[in-house]
Amino acid sequence: MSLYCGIAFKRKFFWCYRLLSTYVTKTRYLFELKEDDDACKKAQQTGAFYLFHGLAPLLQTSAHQYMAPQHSLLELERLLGKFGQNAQRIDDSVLIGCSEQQKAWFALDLGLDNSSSISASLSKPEMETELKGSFIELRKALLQLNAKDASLLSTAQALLRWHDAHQFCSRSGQPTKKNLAGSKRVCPSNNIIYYPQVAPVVITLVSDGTRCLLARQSSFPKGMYSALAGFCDIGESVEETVRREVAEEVGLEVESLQYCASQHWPFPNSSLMIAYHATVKPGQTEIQVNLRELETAAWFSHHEVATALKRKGPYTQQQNGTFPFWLPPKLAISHQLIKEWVEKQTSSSLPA
Ligand SMILES: NC(=O)C1=CN([C@@H]2O[C@H](COP(=O)(O)OP(=O)(O)OC[C@H]3O[C@@H](n4cnc5c(N)ncnc54)[C@H](O)[C@@H]3O)[C@@H](O)[C@H]2O)C=CC1
Ligand SMILES: [Mg+2]
Repeated sequence: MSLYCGIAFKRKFFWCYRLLSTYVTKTRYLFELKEDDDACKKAQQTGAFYLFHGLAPLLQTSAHQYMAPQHSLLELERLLGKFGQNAQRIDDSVLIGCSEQQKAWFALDLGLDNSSSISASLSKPEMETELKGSFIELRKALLQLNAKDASLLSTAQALLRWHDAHQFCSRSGQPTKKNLAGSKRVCPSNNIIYYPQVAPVVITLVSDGTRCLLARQSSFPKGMYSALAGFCDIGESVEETVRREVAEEVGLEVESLQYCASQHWPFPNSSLMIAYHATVKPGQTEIQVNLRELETAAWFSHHEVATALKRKGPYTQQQNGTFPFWLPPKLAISHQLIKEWVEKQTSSSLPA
């Protein structure tokens, strides 16, 4: 092999190696399963299924934590058989990811009535006894799940909910048909393709340099405050949404903004939360709360926020009838936004 060929070979080998990294292989595999029903059907044979009932995941308790059990295709077929159901119902499942070893993960809801007659709702108590677990509302269980299960079940619930709500074509009124992976639905009469919807939402932590602005909606748990949030309007950039939401909800004008992070949020529907830090001019900080959107909003000092971040639940009513000031849990992106602000303030107040 000449020197040139040797170098070329090494380069080629390097690029092959790079292309075949676990992450790339995994994403290509998932892409194939979404595009090819036969490949997806094959993946079900060796895959694992997470079960839901009426959009509530099946969970088991272990050491004060919830864990989501997986079932093989064989176990699922046996279970459906025991309840007099056709195994064809498994085709209602949706693909939600795969392991590093390319074991595909699916989610199936046994409690939703599908437009097809094979999918009648199965009795929840009987299923729970058989499966040695409980179907628990995801919102209530989320904080007691590990990060991987929380993310997987959130994706699964969002996808299952979307399929449940989009069984008919909005143009023809005909039933739509899902592909096996559940990444789309097609209307057989006009070939319109429907893809799962995600609503972009901005969440903004406003600061005046020393304090940050937190607000409450009347629907929040008692005592909890969070950053300002709002759905993007059609035609807006996310930066425009930040400026509009801050003006709309608290009557302030944003001077500068900085992107922080993003997060999928499954409640009440699927949102993509896009988080920003924003500043207002120090002299223009008078809040005018829009009471149609918020219950209240106020400025909080670094000390108040840092103390609240350390506070651990449960948040019980105090003797004077009020609830302590507390912040969204770690899992919510608003927590990350607030924590980042506290850390920045702490480091900027340290002597150089
Ligand atoms: N993960 C987190 O840390 C947090 C998440 N959130 C989420 O952010 C979302 C938006 O916050 P809000 O203050 O409620 O938004 P918002 O300030 O835009 O007000 C909600 C109103 O916007 C309208 N709206 C416009 N487009 C909508 C759409 N696609 N879906 C539903 N309503 C739409 C409706 O009239 C609704 O009543 C909420 O769903 C909430 O769950 C809110 C705070 C923290
Ligand atoms: Mg809002």
